[in-house]
Amino acid sequence: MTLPKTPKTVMPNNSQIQETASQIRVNEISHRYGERLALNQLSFEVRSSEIFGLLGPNGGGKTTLFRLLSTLLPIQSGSASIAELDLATHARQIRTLIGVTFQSPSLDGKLTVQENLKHQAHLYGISGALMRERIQSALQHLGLTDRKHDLAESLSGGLKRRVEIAKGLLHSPQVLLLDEPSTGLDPGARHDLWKYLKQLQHEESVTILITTHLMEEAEHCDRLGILHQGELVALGTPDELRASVGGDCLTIHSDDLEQLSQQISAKFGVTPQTVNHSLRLEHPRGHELLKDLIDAFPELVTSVSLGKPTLEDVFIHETGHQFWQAEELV
Ligand SMILES: Nc1ncnc2c1ncn2[C@@H]1O[C@H](COP(=O)(O)OP(=O)(O)OP(=O)(O)O)[C@@H](O)[C@H]1O
Repeated sequence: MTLPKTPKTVMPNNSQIQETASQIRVNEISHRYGERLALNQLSFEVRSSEIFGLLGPNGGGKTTLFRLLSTLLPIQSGSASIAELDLATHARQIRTLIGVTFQSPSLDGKLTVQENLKHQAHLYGISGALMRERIQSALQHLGLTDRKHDLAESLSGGLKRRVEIAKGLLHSPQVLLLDEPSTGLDPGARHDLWKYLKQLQHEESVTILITTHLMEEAEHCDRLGILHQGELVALGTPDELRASVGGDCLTIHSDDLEQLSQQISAKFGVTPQTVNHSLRLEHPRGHELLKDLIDAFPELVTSVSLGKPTLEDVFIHETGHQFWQAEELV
């Protein structure tokens, strides 16, 4: 029997220990495609009005989890709920509460932007003045007003993405699920999207779950779950996750990594990780160790870089792989 996996959670400080209702609960969810285990006993909660990010390399299992939560895949093992409604028994009700933007395109290219939005509104039973108001608001917030009469097929990838997001917002969902929302958006459009998401969070108390493989996007989230090969390996705010790394990060290059690694272990009692043709060390006083390394092994060390931990470092710390390397492993 395998025990449920518990992600490493950084302890919250006192200001964070408060009663906050959870809008999304995932409890020991596993999912298989035939022999392949895509999700392995995942558990986490997303609090009300929180922006929660699932960060992971491609193939980590984000889309599978997303498809489960958006009621497109049946739950095989474990349980999950949205707004206290069980996904296994209340899928129909849950669909009215959630807005979903998938990675795969869903626009009708032969219809205009506005027509695409109208059809979406009708699917949710929205019409008349309310529909016009919602469409106008979505167009405005996503910078699409000038393009509303253009055919969807004539839009750039980034603009199509924005229309997809607008579709997901028309019925004023309580919970928004966005799968890789920034894919295809230029930096300006990304900035505007995030401004809008924060506005939805603060002014309309919308709970937002996004999946992303972009570190800079993950930085905008209130909390993050790091997903690697179907397992949640860490959970916390971006600051908490970075603080969990334990000091500065040193990346050391050498023509003979193996020998240098052995010598560092013997002399300093620390074992470097070998990551992408370099050695990696975490140390509370990195600047001192950097100097000591160069003094001790002038022939072996070709370069050393020192930095405060980033989310990429958190990923390496937890998995032993760089983010893009993990994508190649899938
Ligand atoms: N329909 C499917 N049949 C078989 N295997 C699948 C299927 N969908 C996903 N997988 C496998 O399950 C694992 C998780 O895939 P998933 O798409 O959930 O990851 P992801 O993190 O969302 O990646 P991406 O961003 O590339 O979609 C991968 O190993 C993938 O190959």
